[in-house]
Amino acid sequence: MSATQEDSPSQIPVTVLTGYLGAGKTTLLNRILTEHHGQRYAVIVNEFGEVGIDNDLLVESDEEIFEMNNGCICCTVRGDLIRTVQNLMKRRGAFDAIIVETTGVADPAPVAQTFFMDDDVRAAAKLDAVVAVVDARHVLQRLEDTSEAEDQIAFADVILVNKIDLVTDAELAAVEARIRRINPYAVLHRSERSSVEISKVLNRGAFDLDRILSLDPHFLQHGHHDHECGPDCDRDHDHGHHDHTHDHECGPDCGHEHAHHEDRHSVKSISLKAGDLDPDMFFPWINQVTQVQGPNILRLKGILAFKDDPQRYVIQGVHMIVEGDHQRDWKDDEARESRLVFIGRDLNWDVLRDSFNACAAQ
Ligand SMILES: Nc1nc2c(ncn2[C@@H]2O[C@H](COP(=O)(O)OP(=O)(O)OP(=O)(O)O)[C@@H](O)[C@H]2O)c(=O)[nH]1
Repeated sequence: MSATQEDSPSQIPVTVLTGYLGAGKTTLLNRILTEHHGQRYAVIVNEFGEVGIDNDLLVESDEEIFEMNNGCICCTVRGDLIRTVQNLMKRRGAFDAIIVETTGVADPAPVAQTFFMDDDVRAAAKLDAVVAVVDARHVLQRLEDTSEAEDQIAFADVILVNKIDLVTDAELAAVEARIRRINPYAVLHRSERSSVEISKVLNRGAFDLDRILSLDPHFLQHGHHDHECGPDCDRDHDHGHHDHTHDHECGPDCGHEHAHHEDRHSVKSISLKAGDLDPDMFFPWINQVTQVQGPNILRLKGILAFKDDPQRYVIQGVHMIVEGDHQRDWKDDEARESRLVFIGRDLNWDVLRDSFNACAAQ
């Protein structure tokens, strides 16, 4: 069966925000949430990694944030996405638009497809645009070693070529030429710290179903992007990021495009937790870890409590580039807990965990 999206002025525009791990999606979202644009957004955030950190990295704002952390939005939590959108629809008038931030390893196609395939959602919401944030410094490397980065670019209507401060003009030209080869149709904007006029990314009316159908002729077929696999399905069902097996119901003719997910299976996340940390132990440790294991660290992020420090410290990194800063005071009703997530390949988890624990304040 196929379906098309009817145009109706009452449909709420939905922006799907995509982009590989650490590209600058949350930075963009924070801009949207802090800028005075007169619009009210409902934001749906899906993150990769067990310890919810992304929500803590979002600025405090009046907008409503819905976290979806029980799996990857493009695989296991599409039902949650439909339910969340349906619940939002019951409160129409409370907001003007919806933004869905996907995990850095999500395939945007099934997320976008949700807005066409579910009848209730389709009647109430309209996909406005798929916006991809691209890390100009690391994207060429990502295009070599993952399939997701390419899917995200191919699928986008608007592409933010971000982190231009970290590349030379020649490197930037090479990145843009590569993006253009993958997707000649998207509107490209350059940005530093995802700084772009909000009107260039939201309310674009840019989603082009015809173009998506030419990329993916089965886009509007039910189940095409669902992972209901059969006994012959040779897909590795360990998603890695949760270290558990998902409950897929596979059919004998499982013929889904598993290539979208190959990369994800080799990408794992580790979540570390501790109480107060000793900064004199932690900083040399994290410097050493990122210098030695940086090539394999796709992303790190953490909220840290340092001994005798009244403020929360946020640390973030992509490969060897790490930055950190105080965020705000710990609240009285908040447990002082340090949480750190690494997402990467071939990381020695036991060593990481033990050496992190050794940074605990005495
Ligand atoms: N130098 C530089 N750093 C940037 C820029 N944009 C974002 N960053 C930093 O890159 C890191 C990742 O940014 P985020 O906005 O959290 O990236 P993300 O895409 O939301 O990351 P995930 O949700 O983990 O996939 C943070 O430390 C940002 O401060 C930029 O233009 N230049």
